[in-house]
Amino acid sequence: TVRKYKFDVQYMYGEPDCVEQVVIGINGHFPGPTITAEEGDTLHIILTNKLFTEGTVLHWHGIRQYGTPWADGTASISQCAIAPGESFHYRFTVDRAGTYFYHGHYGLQRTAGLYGFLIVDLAKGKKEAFGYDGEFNLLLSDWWHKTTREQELGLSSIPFRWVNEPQSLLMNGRGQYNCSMAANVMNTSLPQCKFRGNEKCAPQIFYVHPNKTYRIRIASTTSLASLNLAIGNHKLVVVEADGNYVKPFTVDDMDIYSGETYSVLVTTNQDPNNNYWISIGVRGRKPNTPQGLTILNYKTNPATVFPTSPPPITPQWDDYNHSKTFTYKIFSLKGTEKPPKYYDRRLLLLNTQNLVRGYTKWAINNVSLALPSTPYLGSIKFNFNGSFDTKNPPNTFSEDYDIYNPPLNPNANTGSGVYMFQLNQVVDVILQNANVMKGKGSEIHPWHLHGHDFWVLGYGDGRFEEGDERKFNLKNPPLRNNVVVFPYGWTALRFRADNPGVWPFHCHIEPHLFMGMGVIFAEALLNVKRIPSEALACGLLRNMSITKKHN
Ligand SMILES: O=C1O[C@H]([C@@H](O)CO)C(O)=C1O
Repeated sequence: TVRKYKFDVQYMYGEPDCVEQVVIGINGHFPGPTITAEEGDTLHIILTNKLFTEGTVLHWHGIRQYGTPWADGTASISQCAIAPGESFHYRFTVDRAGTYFYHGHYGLQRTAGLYGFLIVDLAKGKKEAFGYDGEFNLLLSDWWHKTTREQELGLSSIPFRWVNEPQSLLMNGRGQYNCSMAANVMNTSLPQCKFRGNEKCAPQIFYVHPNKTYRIRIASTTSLASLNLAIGNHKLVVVEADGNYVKPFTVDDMDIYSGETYSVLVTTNQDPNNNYWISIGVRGRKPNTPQGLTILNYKTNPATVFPTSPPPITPQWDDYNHSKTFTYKIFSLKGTEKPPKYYDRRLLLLNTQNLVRGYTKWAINNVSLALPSTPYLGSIKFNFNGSFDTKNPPNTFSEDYDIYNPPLNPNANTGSGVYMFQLNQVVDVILQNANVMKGKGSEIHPWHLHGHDFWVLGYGDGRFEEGDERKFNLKNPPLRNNVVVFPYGWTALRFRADNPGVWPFHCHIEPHLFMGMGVIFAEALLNVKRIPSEALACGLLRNMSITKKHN
């Protein structure tokens, strides 16, 4: 089936956390409409840019875009940003059931609210690996009162101005600024939030019946925050991650990094005369944002009855052992494709915070990604040398780099070089985390790969050493498109370069990507056929649409 959507991307007034602000919405909605499709469907989304004076694109996060690399929705990579007033047709197949989302992939437009759910159901007649009685969707995000224009400027200024912590955490686009729904049952200096319930910013209540099992589909599109999710008194059974089944495991709470999706099963086996808190709190950075809260309402009660006990306590922000305990429990479900036994090519990617001509940046092996104005997909395919660095970026970093201390020389360069892979090459990437530029400290970075799933082969503390490879999990590593690298740690992943196209691999913290924290992979461009000329009609390729010679 072809499912057609018209998406008008526009600025609108909104009040995500009850404070009126300018948000980016779609067809008058924030968050954008939920797309639901069935495995094997073709989605046809006609995006019209109604932002007045800036370009836009939409990325379909977790959809691999086999055969349609021009529809990945990455500005300067897979396509030209869509000019104001213009429309772009995204046509692609959703080949695998799962929980996905879409979001802006240009500047900080995701931070400004450009996102929504994309749910792909199994084809009719197919059964899930687990049973449930009902399902609901939980889209997690963080929210700033400083406009994204100002955030972009601050990140691009000398002196550098960091975006700082968000004002609010949002669930399905709704949050509580400077107040707590649980003020009367917990120790907090925040005032009690007052909702009549019909406000646009009022928390969305989740209605359940006792003794049923619900599937909660979760996606985190946060700009910055790593989150911990818990439901008072209830266990969470994790069954899906990034569109792949995982070996089910049960937890009291879970960490969710930006870019990740999960399905969890919740059984409503608690006292039906109570309601329960659903809570999210900040992890991995010293929080300055109140817990986000809403209510799980057993329909045996009025929804207006607040839980009588305090909400779950978010683990201490720097309790990384708690995070690791959760992450290390994720394995693939039996029957999931296994990784190839050997790799053809290995990249060791060190992330560092640097200065580039005085500007604060993130760099990978000392190169901070600066996107060219002509999209890579066209410039590589048609050999438009001169629109990006043709010199190969470094495969590794210095043997004697001390990951525990700030760099002796904090200077790095910007670059737009590309890692080129042959079709079906098996690529290993070892992400190596290190100290930030100033003081002592290392931050969490959630990495996201476009166009592929990868197997997460292992994690470790400290510096990756040759022997660590022997500990790789080749038996049941989870298949994902996101993975976290813990402070001062490393993460190893493997994928097959089986998707002709150009694919970014980057930190999903949006300001970090903006500061250059990513790399570009290109695969078998000779096999890319029939790029719609509207995808590439800008920069050095602007005449493409006239000649159309390439098809
Ligand atoms: O990229 C970042 O910059 C700040 C800080 O390191 C410099 O102000 C921060 O916390 C980041 O994650």
